[in-house]
Amino acid sequence: MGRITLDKVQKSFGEVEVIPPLDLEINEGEFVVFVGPSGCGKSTLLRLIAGLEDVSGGQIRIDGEDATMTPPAKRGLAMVFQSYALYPHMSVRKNIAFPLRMAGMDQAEQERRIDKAASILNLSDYIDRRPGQLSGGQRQRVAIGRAIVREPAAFLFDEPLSNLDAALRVGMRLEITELHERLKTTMIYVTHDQVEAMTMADKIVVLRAGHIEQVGSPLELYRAPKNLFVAGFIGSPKMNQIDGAEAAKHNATTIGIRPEHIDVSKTEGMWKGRVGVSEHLGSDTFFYVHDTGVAEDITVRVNGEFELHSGDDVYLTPQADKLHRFDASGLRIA
Ligand SMILES: Nc1ncnc2c1ncn2[C@@H]1O[C@H](COP(=O)(O)OP(=O)(O)OP(=O)(O)O)[C@@H](O)[C@H]1O
Repeated sequence: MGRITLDKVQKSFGEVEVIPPLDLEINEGEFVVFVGPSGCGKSTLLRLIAGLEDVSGGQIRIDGEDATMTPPAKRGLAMVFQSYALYPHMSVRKNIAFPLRMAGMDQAEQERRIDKAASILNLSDYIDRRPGQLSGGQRQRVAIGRAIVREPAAFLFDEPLSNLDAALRVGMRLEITELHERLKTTMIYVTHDQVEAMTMADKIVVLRAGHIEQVGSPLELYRAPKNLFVAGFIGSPKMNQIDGAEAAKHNATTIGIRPEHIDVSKTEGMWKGRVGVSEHLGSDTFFYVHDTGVAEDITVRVNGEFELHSGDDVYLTPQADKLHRFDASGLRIA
């Protein structure tokens, strides 16, 4: 249950094609994350799968069955939005029960499913409260509870955590990952957040202008980005990209080196530069190094104990086995 196949799925709004024909296979039980810049079509793709938008072409199959024209409620999928979409005048219990009541499920089965969802999500203590009496994180759990009770073939999440503050996001991120481990149900998750994508996904789909740039596990994308776009998009801070003579030494048009793969010394190294701004995160520090002669600015990530000050001379040496090479069209050279 929960295998979803997109076969040349295409979407236009009027004259504007936002998703050119696209193929994607989502396997049973997989946690798939859609990432990409704003406006690249992440939400549209999710809404096409949910049936909230009609496709302009192609086919969507759920567990092998053609679901392209199936209405949303009949697809067996449950969507969780960032806005929660809870009914303010109803208790948590009634909110969670809502889809089951709509489906005409018998009372005993409703109760069984609600109690199970409330216990999985630690909502039992709040079950008689109204949404207005809950925190943001608790409201999001109610929204997820409403999805769980439907026992869907797949959960579809559209930036579910973007309304929460940083600490709560981390907590809910873990809860959703645990939920996935427990239920082993297919999950498709749209996010802007690098960390969410890297930590939650079995498989990340990187989109640009409705095209899939690369599909792979978080570490595959990190270690072997297929092109400069993915190289720049996955990883934070961004991979340094260096063109010109320095790249030519490696028989490449562009070389890439991640900030954490550059050795930093006060006395010797390959590129000499001058420290500009630094950002101290405690465990790590990011330094932005100018005047290296190879690129305008090079970002390095070092252990938080390492001390350097703005204006200091510094020597940088990229770790040779961590260099990425790209050709003139931006494609990775093996
Ligand atoms: N109902 C609509 N009518 C016309 N254009 C739309 C409609 N919905 C989305 N679009 C356009 O389709 C493109 C993709 O939008 P979508 O919301 O899927 O992007 P996204 O990647 O989810 O963006 P964000 O990360 O900013 O939420 C955008 O250019 C958007 O303006």
